[in-house]
Amino acid sequence: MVVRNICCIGAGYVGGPTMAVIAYKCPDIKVTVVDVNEARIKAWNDEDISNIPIYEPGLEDIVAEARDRNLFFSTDIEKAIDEAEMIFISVNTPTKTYGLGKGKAADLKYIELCARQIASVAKTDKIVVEKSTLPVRTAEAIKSILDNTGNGVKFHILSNPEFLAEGTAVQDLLNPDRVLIGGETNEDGFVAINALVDVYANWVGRDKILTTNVWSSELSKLTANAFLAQRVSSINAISALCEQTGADVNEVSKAIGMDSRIGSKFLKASVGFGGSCFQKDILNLVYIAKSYGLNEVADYWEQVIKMNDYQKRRFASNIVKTLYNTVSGKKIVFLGWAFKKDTNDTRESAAIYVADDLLNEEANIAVYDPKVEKEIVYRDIDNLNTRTSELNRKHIEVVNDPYEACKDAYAIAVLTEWDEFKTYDWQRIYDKMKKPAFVFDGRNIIDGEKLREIGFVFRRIGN
Ligand SMILES: NC(=O)C1=CN([C@@H]2O[C@H](COP(=O)(O)OP(=O)(O)OC[C@H]3O[C@@H](n4cnc5c(N)ncnc54)[C@H](O)[C@@H]3O)[C@@H](O)[C@H]2O)C=CC1
Ligand SMILES: O=C(O)[C@H]1O[C@H](OP(=O)(O)OP(=O)(O)OC[C@H]2O[C@@H](n3ccc(=O)[nH]c3=O)[C@H](O)[C@@H]2O)[C@H](O)[C@@H](O)[C@@H]1O
Repeated sequence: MVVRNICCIGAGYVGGPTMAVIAYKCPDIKVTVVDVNEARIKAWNDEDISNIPIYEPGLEDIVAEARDRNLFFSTDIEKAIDEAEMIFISVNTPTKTYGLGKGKAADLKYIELCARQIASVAKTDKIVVEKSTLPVRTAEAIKSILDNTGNGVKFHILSNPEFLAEGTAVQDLLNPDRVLIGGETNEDGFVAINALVDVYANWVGRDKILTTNVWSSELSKLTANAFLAQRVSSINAISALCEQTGADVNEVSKAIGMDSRIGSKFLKASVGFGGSCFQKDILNLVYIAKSYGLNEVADYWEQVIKMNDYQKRRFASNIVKTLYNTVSGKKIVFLGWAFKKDTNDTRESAAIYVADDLLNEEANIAVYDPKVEKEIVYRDIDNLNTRTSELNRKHIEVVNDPYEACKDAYAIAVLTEWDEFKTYDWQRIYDKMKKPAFVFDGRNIIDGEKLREIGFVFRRIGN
């Protein structure tokens, strides 16, 4: 079967870039990305390409080339479903905030809505592809909804989890380590799997396209994120020990990373991992393990989250302790709010939690991030519901000029590893600050020796 028309439900961080690359690489396939969020679709269609809603290096060029050629963004979900042979579901699957599994299980209400909408609209056979990250065995639920509420047409469910990382999404999509496709192990299943394999084979080597059964594919996605996050928590645990013993976590990372069995990637100690997925997916894994009575398995993975929470709290409390046990009324500058560099995404960013702890200590915070808008900072901190929105606005200012931000500040905390922070005129910053002037590098990117020579009191993770 040759696919000529694809629809993707969900025009977010995954749906947008993923479909843009498919359209870019497969000019013969019409790709329509739909979303209920009108503002988001409007932004994807903005004539000024720099206004597309997601910042990712290289994405503007890809969208500019494919948009209105074979890539379309629309709010007409029914039409797109009706016309497509293959439908990707790429909607959000956040942690449940209510009811059974609250705080752990994935909330699948958006997935269910999509399945019901596909079932009600479809008049021809469809291949439905799970692109969202889902608990293992979700395909079963989707199939049940489709088969029981549909118009008698055939649905084939595939699992095709996405492994892109934000900030490098375009490169990850153009040159993936692997593409994973899970499907039913019967003749119809193989036809559906091959249809999707052929789409990716337009630019990905077939040796990198891995096909498995649906459950392995679903579980591999949660497992990959759990393993990646576990590495960060492992090195962050060691960073705390380094700070007590005179060992340097950068040296330890390098030393262990050169062991080819361990490998050097994902061993950067930090203020803690953020992003919309690591925590959500591990909590989901923990919930699934518990639901099968595998309590030891659940406890093992839960520790990754606990260590991450500890690392964020530890960073904030180190600031307070170093500033003579009080930050009340003191201005502290946050360099960075995004959860990592090269993205405007702030979901679960460590900066939010560090800010919350410091606000509890009555600090005043000035935030500078090159890509994050003011209202997003306030939304993030308000969402914690720790204090009123008025109080948050009173104690946090969001600024456009990092040098201005540092005027009369007692301390600077580096929360995101934006490259530009390394190139600042630190002497100029020092001259504007209260003395002693403190820098807390939560990302280990600043040249500490240079800063100490200028006169800063410099602290970093794991040293
Ligand atoms: N953000 C990332 O880097 C990665 C995310 N994932 C997974 O991909 C999925 C999507 O994540 P993001 O793109 O980050 O989420 P997102 O929140 O940026 O985008 C999801 C979009 O789906 C739309 N939506 C929700 N329900 C809808 C419905 N019934 N009909 C039409 N549109 C609907 C929302 O309006 C939103 O624009 C999640 O399961 C996530 O775990 C997987 C790999 C990477
Ligand atoms: O499912 C997802 O959403 C995605 O989650 C992660 O991607 P992402 O969260 O975008 O970014 P990462 O590069 O993994 O970084 C996650 C967090 O860990 C932190 N990190 C990463 C690496 C490291 O060595 N140290 C460290 O603190 C980052 O700063 C960031 O806060 C995975 O890397 C992707 O493969 C996956 O598709």
